[in-house]
Amino acid sequence: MASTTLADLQTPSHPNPQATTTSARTQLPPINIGTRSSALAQIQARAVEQALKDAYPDRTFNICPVLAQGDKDKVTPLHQLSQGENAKSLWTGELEAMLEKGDLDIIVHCLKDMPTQLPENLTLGAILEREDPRDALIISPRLPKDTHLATLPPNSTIGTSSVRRAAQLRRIYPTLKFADLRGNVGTRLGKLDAEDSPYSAIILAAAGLKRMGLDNRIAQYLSSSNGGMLHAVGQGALAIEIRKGDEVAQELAYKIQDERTTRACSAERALLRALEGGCSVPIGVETSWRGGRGVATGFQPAKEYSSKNGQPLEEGEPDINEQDLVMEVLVVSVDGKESVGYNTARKVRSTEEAEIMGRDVAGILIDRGADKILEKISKEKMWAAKKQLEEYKASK
Ligand SMILES: NCc1[nH]cc(CCC(=O)O)c1CC(=O)O
Repeated sequence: MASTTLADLQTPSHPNPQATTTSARTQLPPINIGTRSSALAQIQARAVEQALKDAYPDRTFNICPVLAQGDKDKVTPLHQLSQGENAKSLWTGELEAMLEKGDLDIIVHCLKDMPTQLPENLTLGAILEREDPRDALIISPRLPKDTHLATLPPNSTIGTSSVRRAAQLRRIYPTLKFADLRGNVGTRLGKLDAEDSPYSAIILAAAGLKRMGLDNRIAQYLSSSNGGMLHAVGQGALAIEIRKGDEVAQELAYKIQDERTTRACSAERALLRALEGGCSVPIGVETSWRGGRGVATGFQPAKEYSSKNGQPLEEGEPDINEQDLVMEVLVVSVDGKESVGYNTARKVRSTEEAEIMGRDVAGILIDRGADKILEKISKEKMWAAKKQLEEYKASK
């Protein structure tokens, strides 16, 4: 981790004319990179720092890990932590306050964890090349290594706190049971592996496991064609949040953004924004790029579809503007019994066109009855929240 101390900054530039790069470096103030403090978050922040260093060798960077409210308090019901007048997001609130004050210059987030509406004076500076966006099944060490969803013993308990993951799995594997599982990646794996663990398996994002070098634990990659599981909006992509109007930070961020991921995730987020009305929605998506000089469909390992700003296309790489953005969406009721899905593809020649595509898809899903599923879920959520709140008050 690189850090610039005050002493470095105060060192007078070297009289030796050959030391110009050093003196240029010390004259630019360091860029403070905010991140949550979990192991995964810090790995992600270091990857972004490295990309920025490669793009701007004359700049220095500081990584500033910050403990988020959601990381501190693991007891209070989640919905209650985010309650209140100016409810700041559980995972991003502290970091955003520091960014607004100027204590940070950029924040590295998992795009998946970012609300679709950001604070007024902050903005998404860039979305970076997507890692594998799929969910992954991790099996208990007590079960045979080749166990997958279809061969789990009936009535097995899956650890996940995600309504999206549970609802989609109930739809196809109605005998599975689900139990809450919170904590960062290491904690969740620890709870699965514990001697007295209630879980037969858990679901985690493949991206996080891959970044931590834990993908050897993955028993099955889940997708629409494998287990009928579509991932969360923005899953697998990192994002950089900056202050609106901060031209230095915007330039830094733009330099490392990935255009395909940006357009695909912008479509996904516009879809979610149009459907959510303030509460989280159990919606699964899959997006990919198709056509334009014969590129495969489906998830493409990042290298095969990378195209960074300002860099020429690699040989054989299709022009993004000649490709179709393919989008598959599924909204499922909590019990898995009702669902509305839609698949489509179109050319999107800008982020704005991608957002229009996302909103159009939301409209079609609503026409097909997704609104009824979502209304029911938001009612059930309110009842559950009320019940939890009463229990919480009674326990005090
Ligand atoms: N909800 C927490 C979270 N936010 C992002 C990731 C994974 C990494 C990513 O999607 O980029 C995870 C862990 C998980 O869902 O397993």
